[in-house]
Amino acid sequence: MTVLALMRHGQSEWNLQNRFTGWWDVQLTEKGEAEATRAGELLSEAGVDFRQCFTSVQTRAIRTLWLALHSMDRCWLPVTKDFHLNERHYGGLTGLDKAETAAKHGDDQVKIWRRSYDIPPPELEAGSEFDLSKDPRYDGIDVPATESLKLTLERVLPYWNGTIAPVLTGGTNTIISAHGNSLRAIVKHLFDVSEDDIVGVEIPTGNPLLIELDDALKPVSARYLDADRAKTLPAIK
Ligand SMILES: O=C(O)[C@H](O)COP(=O)(O)O
Repeated sequence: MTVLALMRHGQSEWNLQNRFTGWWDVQLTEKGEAEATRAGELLSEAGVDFRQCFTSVQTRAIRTLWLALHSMDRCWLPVTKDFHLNERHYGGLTGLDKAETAAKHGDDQVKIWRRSYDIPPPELEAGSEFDLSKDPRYDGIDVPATESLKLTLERVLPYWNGTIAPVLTGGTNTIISAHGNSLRAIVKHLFDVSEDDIVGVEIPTGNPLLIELDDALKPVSARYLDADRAKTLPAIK
């Protein structure tokens, strides 16, 4: 049995301000830092011998991992950073206030943009202040103009299959520090969640989801380590 911990970053500045973030790089709040430190304590208490970590190239996920590893006294663990684990790109919604956007376009439309499987938000306009195509961390990478969850999964899955799955299959207990929607994509794949049911799956900040995987990388158990802040998990098939 191999153990995988999926950890969404702690609260970010734009989570607090209720703004669409996506690929935009924002910092953790003090509360987010505390969540990350607590996540590390919970991972330690779980008593799992973690040996490998993966994260995105976004500061909030990287720092969450650093803070968690620090409180686990495991700063020495290898960490691989890759843009395939980035948050889904929120396109033209990036930077907008979620409540103001709902007031303007209606709750139903915003829910479709946020949670539908295959309807992406409007594209980010060329020359937008949130255009990241010149950011050095994305040298040689085709930065998307928007992403649905489906497109996010199509980005994450080759990385999962090519890089993460072989590590897990080799029996290495692994932590992935990433984002609400890149983790929803992984959960959809691992738990074989339908396109309809993934709409209702939410991932809380800074609350590690501990999953035991069999040799075929099918979940045999799953639980949030902070039970008081747990969200409903998809059924194990
Ligand atoms: O990118 C964002 O705004 C958040 O990380 C996730 O937002 P959501 O819950 O609106 O998809």
